[in-house]
Amino acid sequence: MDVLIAEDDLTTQVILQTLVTAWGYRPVVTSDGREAWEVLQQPDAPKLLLLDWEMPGFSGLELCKKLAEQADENPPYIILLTSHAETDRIVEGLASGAHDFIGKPFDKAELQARLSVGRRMLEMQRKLIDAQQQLAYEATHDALTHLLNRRAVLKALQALVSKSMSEHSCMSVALVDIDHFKRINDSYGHPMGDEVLIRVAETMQTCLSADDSLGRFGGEEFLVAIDSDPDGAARLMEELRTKIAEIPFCLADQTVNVTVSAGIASLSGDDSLRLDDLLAAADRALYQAKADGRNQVVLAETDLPLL
Ligand SMILES: Nc1nc2c(ncn2[C@@H]2O[C@H](COP(=O)(O)OP(=O)(O)OP(=O)(O)O)[C@@H](O)[C@H]2O)c(=O)[nH]1
Repeated sequence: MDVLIAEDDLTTQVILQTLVTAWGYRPVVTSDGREAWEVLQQPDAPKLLLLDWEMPGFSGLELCKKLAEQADENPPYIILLTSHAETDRIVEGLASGAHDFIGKPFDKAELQARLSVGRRMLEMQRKLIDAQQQLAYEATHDALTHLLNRRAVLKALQALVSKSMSEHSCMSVALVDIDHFKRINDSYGHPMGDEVLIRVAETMQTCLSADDSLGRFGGEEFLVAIDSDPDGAARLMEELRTKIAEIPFCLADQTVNVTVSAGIASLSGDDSLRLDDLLAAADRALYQAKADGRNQVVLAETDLPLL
């Protein structure tokens, strides 16, 4: 683990550097507060900090305050070093964002122990952040296809509708459904059906741009929020439909031919439309695509009910 040493006294600096190296840390040494601040702005900056209170540039206390203002979700662990370790100073340091304090001249064993506490706290903080990120991912993604789940893709769709209204631009939504998916399950088994869902999701993803959002809307149905007018959305969905129909899905030594049907509804920036109405229009277009023989894209009629 990297340890930032910010210390202007050369002798103390060398002692600290030698000690932390002997204890298995990688020292990053700076001689004033401003240099330390610059190091701390780097993407992989050290998280365990030994800051001298009295330094040119920024003092250790000023650095604590500046770091607290940054409100980093993974903040560094700060140990302040000072030759004036009176209670009111300790209180001021801790109140400014320091986590620990050590008086100079320091006891080596005590410093090593305090660094160990810092390392443990940082490891705990990392685990907590990782767990939070994992939970956030699971709450917004479908476990099978790893696409956005229904709630998350609807949120993305709502955001695109709001953007379209505020910018008076066009947007579209497509509902894409795998044709005769029940037959695939019945003929090849449920695990193969799952594999088809994953492959269709992957293929769809390759056709879309970063401005579009793709999610699993239900069993074998997907929703695409498309930052484009009806013509652009229809071209995109046609490309996607053709790609899926043309690629033979080779799964477990078997070739499965898969096709999809899609229904598209669009919003021109001047419409004032409820999300439910837009989705209902896309669903009607999808129903039409199924009724007309499947493996096709249908654009909804534009006479959508207004608010
Ligand atoms: N393998 C697998 N099957 C699923 C999953 N979710 C839903 N299904 C199946 O998807 C099938 C959907 O069948 P239907 O709604 O009848 O539609 P379809 O057979 O695709 O027919 P059309 O949509 O009319 O072309 C059902 O058999 C569901 O059990 C899943 O996560 N994995």
